[in-house]
Amino acid sequence: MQPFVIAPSILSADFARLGEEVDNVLAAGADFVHFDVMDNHYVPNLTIGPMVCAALRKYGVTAPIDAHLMVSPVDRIVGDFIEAGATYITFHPEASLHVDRSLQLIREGGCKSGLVFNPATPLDVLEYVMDKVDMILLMSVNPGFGGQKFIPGTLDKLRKARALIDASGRDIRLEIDGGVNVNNIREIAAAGADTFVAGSAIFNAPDYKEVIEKMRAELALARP
Ligand SMILES: O=C(CO)[C@H](O)[C@H](O)COP(=O)(O)O
Ligand SMILES: [Fe+2]
Repeated sequence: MQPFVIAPSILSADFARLGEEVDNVLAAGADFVHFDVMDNHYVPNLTIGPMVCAALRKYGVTAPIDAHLMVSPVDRIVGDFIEAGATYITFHPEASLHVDRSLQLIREGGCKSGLVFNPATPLDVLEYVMDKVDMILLMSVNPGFGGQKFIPGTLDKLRKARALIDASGRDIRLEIDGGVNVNNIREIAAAGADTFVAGSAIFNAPDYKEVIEKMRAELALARP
């Protein structure tokens, strides 16, 4: 299993001070920057795009940027995120007409690729593209908004995804996104996740370092 990674979702950051917020959360011990891209079409909300990703790189952010695309269509924006300096580019299979091609585009651009599964979306498609994904992201809320409650049924789905990854013998990250906090992160890790997105739990806290340290302490208990 891969080392644990904490990926704060900047969806809950103060957008007016985004560079500073990203600096602060990385200084507080975060590993990745989770970058939620919403198009008011695939999901009922509108956020940030490749220009903001490029601006963060220009500002000096060197940490991996984990671009979670909640957009449809997918392919036409993938190239822009490659250019903008994204590290991971993940998308929802139902948002792409040609899932295999979208995954190829991401890897051909030198980025790591991933598929995102909504709470009620089955994992079936993975059977055909396991060799083309670097990350599997399970949504533990319905996509579109931060600050929602973790859907408990996701724990079983995590166990299924973990079994698929282990059986494949491949180096694939298993990421969880939605409603992750200090109180549930240990259970989520025990179910097989190794990469944890947390937006409101980190950015709504007065001390980012304290929350991230508490999360790491819980993770250490999940995998002693
Ligand atoms: O993809 C997302 C929503 O679609 C966000 O990454 C997610 O909701 C994180 O926010 P929180 O930790 O507050 O649930
Ligand atoms: Fe996300």
